[in-house]
Formats: sequence, C-alpha cells, structure tokens
Amino acid sequence: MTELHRPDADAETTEHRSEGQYDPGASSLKGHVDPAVMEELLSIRSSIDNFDATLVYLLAERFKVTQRVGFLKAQHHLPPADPEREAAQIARLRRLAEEAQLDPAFAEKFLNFIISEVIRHHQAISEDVSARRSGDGQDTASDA
Ligand SMILES: C=C(O[C@@H]1C=C(C(=O)O)C=C[C@H]1O)C(=O)O
Repeated sequence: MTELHRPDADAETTEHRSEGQYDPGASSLKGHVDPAVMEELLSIRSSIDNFDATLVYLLAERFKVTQRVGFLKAQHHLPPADPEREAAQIARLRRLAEEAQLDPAFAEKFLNFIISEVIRHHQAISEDVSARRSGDGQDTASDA
C-alpha cells in the first residue's frame, strides 16, 4: 500500500520520531511521577487526544463552509467581513458558554480568533477572484 502520509518513513526510528508520528505517551514527567499516577494521567490524556482530534475535524469542516461563503461574497462583490453577523454570533456564543460553564470571555476570544482568520481567507479569495476578472477583461460589478 502506498504511504500517502509518511513521505519520510525510511528515516524514522522508534528513538527518533518525526513530527508525523504521534506518541501518546510523550511526557516531560516520565521518571518523575509515581507509575500509577502516570497511568491515570495517560488514561485521561487519551480523552484529551480524542477531543483535540474532534476539534481539528470540526474546524476543518467550518473552514470548508466559510470558504464557500468567501467565494459567494467575492462573486457578488460583497465585503469579506459582516460585523453585525459577528456581533450576533458572539452574543449567542457567550450565552451558550455561560450555560455550558465555559468562560464566556474565552468563548468570545476563540470565536474572534477563528473569524479573523476566515476574514483573511475571504480577503485572499476576493483578491484572487478580482485578479482573474481583470485577467479576463471582466472587471465589472455587473453580477453584484
Ligand atoms: C462566514 C462569514 O464571513 C465572516 C466570517 C464569519 C464567521 O467565521 O462566522 C462571520 C461573519 C463574517 O465576518 C459570513 O459572512 O457568514
């Protein structure tokens, strides 16, 4: 079978892992903690690993759909950011965070962080679409 995700597999050894190979037991605490405590810690960490993986998949899906919004906006000459929508999202997420006993300030900061990255992507898409239009000699707002 072709190893699509391990281009440098030959160079890897157990002692010298590449960044691509995850070691769930990696810890700076090894040798400094009671083995039973370490075992419990690793068991809890396996759930953290599952949560982190889920977050990555969720974020990837979110960015896929926001990319569609970016293309739609660029095609129709709409601005990348929508501050009123953002304010409504933030107010809602703060409420949800409170219900879930998550720090609302953290929820707001996290959403703002993601949204600012989305807006950066939308700006790039918009510039790309504009450049293609100028290249085609179609830089008009007729489809707005
Ligand atoms: C995705 C959009 O574009 C921007 C990004 C948002 C987001 O990531 O949720 C929300 C509003 C916009 O500033 C949108 O307008 O829906």
